[in-house]
Amino acid sequence: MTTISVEHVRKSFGKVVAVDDLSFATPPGAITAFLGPNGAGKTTTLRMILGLVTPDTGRVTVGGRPYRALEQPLRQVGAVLEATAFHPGLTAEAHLRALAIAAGIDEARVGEVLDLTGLDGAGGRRVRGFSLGMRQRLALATALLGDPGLLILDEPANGLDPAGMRWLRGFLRAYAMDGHGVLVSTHVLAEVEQIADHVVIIAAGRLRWSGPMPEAASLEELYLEVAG
Ligand SMILES: Nc1ncnc2c1ncn2[C@@H]1O[C@H](COP(=O)(O)OP(=O)(O)OP(=O)(O)O)[C@@H](O)[C@H]1O
Repeated sequence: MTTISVEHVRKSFGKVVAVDDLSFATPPGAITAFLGPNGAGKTTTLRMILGLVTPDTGRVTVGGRPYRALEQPLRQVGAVLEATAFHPGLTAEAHLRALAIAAGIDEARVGEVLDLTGLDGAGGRRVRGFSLGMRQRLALATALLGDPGLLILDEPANGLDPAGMRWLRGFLRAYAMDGHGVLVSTHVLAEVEQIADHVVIIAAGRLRWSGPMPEAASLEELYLEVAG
C-alpha cells in the first residue's frame, strides 16, 4: 500500500492553528501535488505524515499505519524535506553508504541510487562542493535508498536547472507508473500542471480542494479561486 491518509487532523503551536480538521488521501500509483499559500500548513502536514510532529487530534497513516509504527520506514517512505543537511566533508557515496549500513540496506543500492539520480559521476566528490541542484539530487538519492513505495518531496524543483526539472518530471512519472505513490509540495503551479495526476489544496490549515488534476480550467485559476 502506497497511500497516505490524513483524517480530521488538527495541530496548533501555542495560539497558532497550523492545521485545522484536515482530511485527504493520496491515490496509489499517482503523483499528488500538495499546494497552498505560505503558512498554509503544508510542511506541518508533511512532518506529521513522517512522524516528526504529533497531531493534537486526528490520525495520519501511511499504508494504513502511523509512520512511527512502520517496521521498515525507509523501505516504505522516502522523504526529501526542505534544507536537508549533509555532512560537507563526506563524499556523496560515503554519505549514502553510511545511511545504507545504518538502515540494513545492501550497499550495492548506493551505486543504483547515484545512477538513478544522475549523480553517478559525482559519487566520489565531497558534498561541500555540490551545487544546490546536486544537493537536491543527493537528497532524492537518499530518499530512494530503501526503494520505498512512497516518496514525499518538499519543493523538489528548487535549485534544479531546466534540464534538471525535465529529468525530475520524467523520473517521478516513471516512478508513479511503477505503482509508487508520490506527494509533492510546491509553489510552482506550471510544474505541477505538467506532472501531477491529483491535487490537494489547503489554506489556513484547512482543505480547500482535492481531486484529479483539472483538465479544462487552468490550475492557477482554480488555485487562486479556492486558496488565493
Ligand atoms: N514549530 C513551530 N512553532 C510555531 N509555529 C509554527 C511551527 N511550525 C509551523 N508553525 C506555524 O504554523 C503555520 C503553518 O506553517 P507551515 O510551515 O506548515 O506552512 P507551509 O504551508 O509549509 O508554508 P510555506 O509555503 O511558507 O513553507 C504558520 O503560521 C507557521 O508559522
